[in-house]
Amino acid sequence: MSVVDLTTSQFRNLASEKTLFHTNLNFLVGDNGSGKSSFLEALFYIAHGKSFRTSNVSNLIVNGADKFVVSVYTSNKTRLGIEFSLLGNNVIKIDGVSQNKMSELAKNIVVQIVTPESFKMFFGGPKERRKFVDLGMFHVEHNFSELWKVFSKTLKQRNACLKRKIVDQQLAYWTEEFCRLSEAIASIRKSYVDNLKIEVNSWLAILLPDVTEDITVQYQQGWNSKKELSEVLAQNIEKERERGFSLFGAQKFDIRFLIGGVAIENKLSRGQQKLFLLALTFAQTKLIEQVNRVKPILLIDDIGAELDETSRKAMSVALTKVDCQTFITAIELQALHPLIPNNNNEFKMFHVEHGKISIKSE
Ligand SMILES: Nc1ncnc2c1ncn2[C@@H]1O[C@H](COP(=O)(O)OP(=O)(O)OP(=O)(O)O)[C@@H](O)[C@H]1O
Repeated sequence: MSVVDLTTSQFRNLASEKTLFHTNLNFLVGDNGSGKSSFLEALFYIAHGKSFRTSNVSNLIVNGADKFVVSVYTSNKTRLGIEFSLLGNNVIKIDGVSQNKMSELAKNIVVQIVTPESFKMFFGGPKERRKFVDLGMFHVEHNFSELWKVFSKTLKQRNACLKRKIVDQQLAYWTEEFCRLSEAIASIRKSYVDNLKIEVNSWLAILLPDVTEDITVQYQQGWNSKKELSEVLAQNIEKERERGFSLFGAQKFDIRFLIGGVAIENKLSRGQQKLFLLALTFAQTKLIEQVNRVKPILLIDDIGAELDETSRKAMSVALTKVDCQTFITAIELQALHPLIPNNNNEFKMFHVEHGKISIKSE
């Protein structure tokens, strides 16, 4: 699946014009502040209903206006659109028909992004890693989103009981449900991470061929894996009542990346970490593609940051193999060498200036 065209209105600094994209490879080159990331932001927004940079979506509305619109036409001959207004709601449309849920749009378009800030995945708390895995889970394990919805409600109920600080039948009921759902989620997450682990190694062979030490993805399910969750909760009930929320369970999962047994962030250079992140993203793209009728679209912001020419060469091999629509931004053309194919039909090169996107002529 690819995006044939994108139209935005009152979205950050972007001009309200229709842009026609290449089905495979699109490069966007422009100075700082020209609007490259805003284009990626618009594509990300239509697939996720949120920004990859700000939790306050109102910031995406052009200064002085009260709403924005983003619309794409896909190679599956479907028009997808979102209008967001200052009133705080999304009006979601598929082929002009209003939809109640963002998840309806997400069935038609899958977008993954790598930015210079994606390093948070290694350095930061578990939030980014959880988001990454659950994006894959949503698209690969089709019963996951329903399970997750029921689990989230159960977690809320259990937390409300813990906040009341009373050990009663209600808490016992929600704890039993919570354990059952946590175990079910942990088990499908584990099998997803196992598959990710296998897939990522084939991408690492292309992107980090010189790293010979064993690289593993370690799955932490959210409680001691040698024990039943019910046992862990029984042992920690006083602590949980004191804190007023659930301290263990499927909501607390994490994944860690180790190289030769050492955390990746302590061993690999920043450039190598970026390549590792790309390997993970390509691996997830392939897993999503295997089960989903919608092929993921890849957004890669500021490719030049930290990647030397050899790394970019490895990346260009990986891009050919991943074979999905890709948008890559750079401040200078030079940073895209040697990613640009020799054949002009295999890509589109855009110049971005003051929010306007045009085909780069030279
Ligand atoms: N709500 C808004 N209304 C109008 N302009 C905005 C809004 N939000 C941000 N901008 C401006 O849009 C411009 C484009 O920002 P964007 O992040 O897309 O640039 P960029 O080309 O990716 O730059 P860089 O290479 O520095 O990352 C910036 O000058 C920014 O100040």
